[in-house]
Amino acid sequence: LRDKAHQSAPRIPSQFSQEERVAMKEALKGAIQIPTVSFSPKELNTTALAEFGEYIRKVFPTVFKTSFIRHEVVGEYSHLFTVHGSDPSLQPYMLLAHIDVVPAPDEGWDVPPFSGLERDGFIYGRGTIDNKNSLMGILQSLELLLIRNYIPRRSFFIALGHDEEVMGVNGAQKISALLQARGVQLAFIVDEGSFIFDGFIPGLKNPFAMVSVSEKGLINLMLQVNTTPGHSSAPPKETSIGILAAAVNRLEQTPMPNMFGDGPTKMALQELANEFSFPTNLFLSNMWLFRPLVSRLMERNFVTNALVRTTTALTMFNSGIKVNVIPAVAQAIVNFRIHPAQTVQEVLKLAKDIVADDRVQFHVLNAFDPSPISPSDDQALGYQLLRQTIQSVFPEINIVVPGTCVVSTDSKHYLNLTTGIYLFNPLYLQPQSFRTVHGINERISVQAYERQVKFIFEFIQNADTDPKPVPHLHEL
Ligand SMILES: CCCCCCCC/C=C\CCCCCCCC(=O)N[C@@H](CCCCN)C(=O)O
Ligand SMILES: [Zn+2]
Ligand SMILES: [Zn+2]
Repeated sequence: LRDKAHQSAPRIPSQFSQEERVAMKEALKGAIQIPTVSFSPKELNTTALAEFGEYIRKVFPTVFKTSFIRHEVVGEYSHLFTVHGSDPSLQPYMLLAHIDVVPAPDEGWDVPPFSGLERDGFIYGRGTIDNKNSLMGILQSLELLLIRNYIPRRSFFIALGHDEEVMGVNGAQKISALLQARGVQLAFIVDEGSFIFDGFIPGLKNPFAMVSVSEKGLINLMLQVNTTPGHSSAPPKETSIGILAAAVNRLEQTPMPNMFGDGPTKMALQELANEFSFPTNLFLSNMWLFRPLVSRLMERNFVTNALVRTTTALTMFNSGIKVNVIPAVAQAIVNFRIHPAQTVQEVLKLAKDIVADDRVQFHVLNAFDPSPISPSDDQALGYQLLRQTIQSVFPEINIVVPGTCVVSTDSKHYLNLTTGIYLFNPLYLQPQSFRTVHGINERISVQAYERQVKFIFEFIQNADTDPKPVPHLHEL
């Protein structure tokens, strides 16, 4: 890629009029106002999902009427756009985003979560970071490009899933099957899942962009204990609740092994070494000697801890029907996020050994192995295009590193179509904003959203050319 001449298609500048800037933020607010909430795989707000389909037709009319764009509805509420490029020799790529959001009860919010209200330069609401910003940003950028008579050279797909928050079985999984049946193979995919991280790593002075090249796996495991029910006035020595509580306590108190090794996290830390002061910079630059120490340091902070091991989170616990009845059944859900160096089967075996009690039944509700590590070398088209676009749109960011995504995304359903899956949302994320995702007062600044649109607008054009060679850290 480095040595090829860059094809120089006329470049459309990423500058937007005042009128366009107002229209783009109003379009995002309108999207937030449609409560496309997923409660469970069988409980989706289908009225809102249908309304959302109408909404995007209304606000992005050029996308829907352009002759070289094919639009299809898949699985009733998901959307697939095929944007035909002029050069069929270039392998297509795909941009992903999701329509659905997690529930948001009104309590605690400064403004109602589905109001899309603007306060002090921020648009508030469920989905402003996860993930209507990406969805609206992709369609908005394409609309603006088309209005400027853009014709892509490289074909691309846009896949908008409607049930990502509840596993993506009817959305992403069906789109993936459809594309596979058509024989589509993709150069790469870009989805949500990673950011420009700011303030997450103690001792790191500057923000850095992390493009995740692997996604942790997951297991939702139900533990169940059945005992004989009875009167609480003469209780047995152990109850279903007591047995289960002890089991989940053992899981919580026994962390899965630290798997810090040679993967993307080590590469990222080495590239970040010079951003730390002494002695951390020394430890990170000499991993051959200090790896055991670095792996222990990573465990100290709950975010960096999530990067070095399979995490164990107790998320649900149910039992009991009345104050004076010993319950027959107790159930708990444990949510594991599997480190890329482990598998579902290995984690289940470890969990069984930790619980070490045959009275506790294991039921796997759903599970995914971690995704394979996508390439991030000089020849990795998707990674290098992201890197190039980050350096253009966020020139203040000096470092782009490959990483591991600790959350689960729809991209896991597309492993059959590509070996290059890259997770990056072109936004700054601070720990306080991370807490708003699935939490309260989720919000995006108008300026950040405009930058997101600019990023995608440039990215789509960059994908028509060979990426510019990017200097490595030591060359900067
Ligand atoms: C070195 C810095 C590392 C920083 C790590 C910070 C962690 C924050 C990373 C991303 C947070 C924002 C994530 C936005 C996307 C969220 C995707 C999501 O919610 N996925 C769900 C899917 C559920 C699937 C069905 N159960 C999830 O993971 O639970
Ligand atoms: Zn999401
Ligand atoms: Zn989410």
